[in-house]
Formats: sequence, structure tokens, C-alpha cells
Amino acid sequence: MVAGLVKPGEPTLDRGRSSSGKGILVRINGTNDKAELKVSADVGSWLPRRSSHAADWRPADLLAAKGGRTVSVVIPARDEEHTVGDIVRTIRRDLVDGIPLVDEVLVVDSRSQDATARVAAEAGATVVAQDSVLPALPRMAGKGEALWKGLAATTGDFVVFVDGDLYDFTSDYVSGLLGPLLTDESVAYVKGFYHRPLTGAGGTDAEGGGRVTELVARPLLNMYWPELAGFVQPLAGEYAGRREVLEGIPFVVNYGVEVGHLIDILQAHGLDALAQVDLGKRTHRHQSTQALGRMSGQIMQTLFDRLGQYGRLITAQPPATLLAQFRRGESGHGVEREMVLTDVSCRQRPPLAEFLAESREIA
Ligand SMILES: O=c1ccn([C@@H]2O[C@H](COP(=O)(O)OP(=O)(O)O)[C@@H](O)[C@H]2O)c(=O)[nH]1
Ligand SMILES: O=C(O)[C@@H](COP(=O)(O)O)O[C@H]1O[C@H](CO)[C@@H](O)[C@H](O)[C@H]1O
Repeated sequence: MVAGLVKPGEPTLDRGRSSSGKGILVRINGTNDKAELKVSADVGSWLPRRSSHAADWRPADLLAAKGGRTVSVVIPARDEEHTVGDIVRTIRRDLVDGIPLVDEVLVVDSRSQDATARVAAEAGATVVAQDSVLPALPRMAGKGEALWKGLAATTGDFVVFVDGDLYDFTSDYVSGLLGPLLTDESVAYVKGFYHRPLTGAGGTDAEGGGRVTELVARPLLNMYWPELAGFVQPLAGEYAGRREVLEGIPFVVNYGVEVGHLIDILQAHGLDALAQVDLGKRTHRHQSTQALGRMSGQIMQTLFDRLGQYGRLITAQPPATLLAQFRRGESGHGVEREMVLTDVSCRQRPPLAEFLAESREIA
């Protein structure tokens, strides 16, 4: 138990120290002032066993563990000209040209309207346009589409996904996520977690980020998939997996992709195939509340789709898929507010392995 982290009289903490001794990663079974709340035994034992810190995983050690296997990094990027270049350069400097842990850095240009593709290429990434991958397929928009196309356009035995809008990215995001995968065959998929500041006009709230996580994803996952309650950042945009696992699950094409992954991998491989790594702090470009409203709708649709698919909630009527939002009308046009409709339905690409097998049969 690390002094300073536990106040006298607080409940005994379960083991949660990372092997680097970096203090208690996650305190388990906190109490409120009236009764002892208990997280489930599964989550209570999973947390210390499957939580580690990026500093626990040294790239030089991982290079030895990697052996002859290969690693691809996929960065989905829509209008990220201001940040994608530094992310690519950092990965190349430390983990391609430095310790060759990474074999491929691909930026998926997701219909950017800015110089994302040029900036990424100049930084040393391979760049593909989202719609140019498997072009015979009907075009689809969204982050999950960019990720699925990135998986299809790479070859690494392990695939690491990193958002392209990060401001303080360091290469131990990548080495940290690879740590459990390269050293433990029973781990299939690793999520990052971090402190998430939210910076706005009023200043910075050190833990204010992850608004959809805290207001939508975490409550719903705790209600319907309590096995996943131990994930500190279930919507983290940085994660990694074995190719065969990633090619074996569908990708929701919009922002439902992360929550869809977690549920599908839990169902297919069990909680112990999942792990999480503390990556420190994550600062990224924040979207508007309206945009997060649409993201929330997509995540809820995905979650309700999985509830039906896995028989956890049978509803008499499926949820409607149109989200009506309201914005100020154009000034001077006498319109006070406009209703804006967005289709937030759960559309997805099939498991890539199935798609490729069917394509070969047809060929
Ligand atoms: O249609 C999309 C939407 C998002 N993104 C990328 O996915 C990452 C996460 O998206 P965003 O920043 O919009 O989500 P947030 O982090 O705000 O939840 C970023 O690199 C985006 O550029 C993308 O490639 N295509
Ligand atoms: O976690 C969240 O609540 C959202 C929004 O984060 P902020 O409130 O803008 O810090 O960000 C995440 O959610 C998306 C949907 O899963 C992911 O695609 C993003 O990568 C992740 O940043």
C-alpha cells in the first residue's frame, strides 16, 4: 500500500499496485458513508490482475518478446492536420527508427477537408483514403469505418489504434498497449486509460473530459454489462488487439465502435482476454455538446443492438433511430430554432475475416 494514497480508517484496499510500484492503479470497493458497496468478485479480481501501467512495459523488453511477429499502428484522422504529424513523427522516432517495435504506421484519411493526408505523409506515415480501401463496397462514413478500413489495409499480427487528435501523445501509449499483448498469449485486446482534462473558455477541469463516457457509456455498461465495470475508460480511443481477434468481430461504423468492441470481445473471449493500461494523461480536441449528443445516440444504439443480440434485453419495440436536436435558427430569417435530424442507427461492417473469406469464394 503506497503511503499518501490511503487515508487512515478507509477500507482495506485490494491489491492494485502495478509491477512498477507506481501506487494503487485503481482503488477497489470504495464505500459511501452508509454502506460498503461491493464491485462484483469477477471485476474485483480482474482489476489488479489485468491493469498495469505504461511504465511497466519497456520497449526493449517488448522487442525481445515480439520476436518475428509484426505490429501495425492505425490512426483514424478526419481533419487532424494540426496534430497527426507530431503523433506520426513520435511513433517513428521512438518505435520505428529507434527501437523497432512498430513495423507499419498507417493514417486513414477519413474524408478530411484539410491537409491531413499531406501532413501525415510528410511525417512518414503510409496514408490511405478511407473510401479507397475495398472500393467495391458501398461507402460508409464514420470513425469505425476508418478503423475497419485501416485493419483491412494493414498486415500486422497486432494492431494498435491511436486517435489523430491528441495533443500530448507519447510513444509509451503504443508500447504500453502492446505490453500485455506481447507478453501474455491469453490477452486479446488492451484498452488505454488516463486522466482526461477538459479545457474550455472557463479554464481546465483536470478530470472533466470523457463526457460521453461519464454520462452515457459508463452508467449503461454498469447497468447491462457489469462485467465491464472495471474499465476506467471504456471509450478510450487508444487500444490494441490481436489481428485474428479484431478480424473476428464486426466494426460499428460510427462512434459506437469502441463500445461494440468491448461487448463483442467480452462475449466471444471472456473478461480475462481483456486488459487495460494506465497511459497517464490524454488531452485531445473536444467536440461540441451537440456533436457529443449524436455520439451518445450512436453509442446507445450500439448498446441496445447488443442487448438484443445477446439476449440481455428484449424490448417490445426497438428504439427509434432518428435523433432530433435543436439549434438556433439563422438570424434575420425569423426562425428562432431549427430541428436537426440525425440517423444514429447502429450500422456496421461484418467481421473482416468473414468478408475476406466470402470475397475469396466469390472470386
Ligand atoms: O468520421 C470520422 C470521425 C472521427 N475520426 C477520427 O477518429 C478520432 C476520434 O474522433 P473524435 O476526435 O471526433 O472523437 P472524440 O475524441 O471527440 O470523442 C479522431 O482522430 C478523428 O479524426 C475519423 O477518422 N472519422
Ligand atoms: O470518452 C468520451 O466521452 C468521448 C468525448 O470525450 P471528451 O468529453 O471530448 O473529452 O471521447 C471518446 O469517445 C469516442 C466514442 O467512443 C471515441 O471514439 C473517442 O476516441 C474517445 O475520445
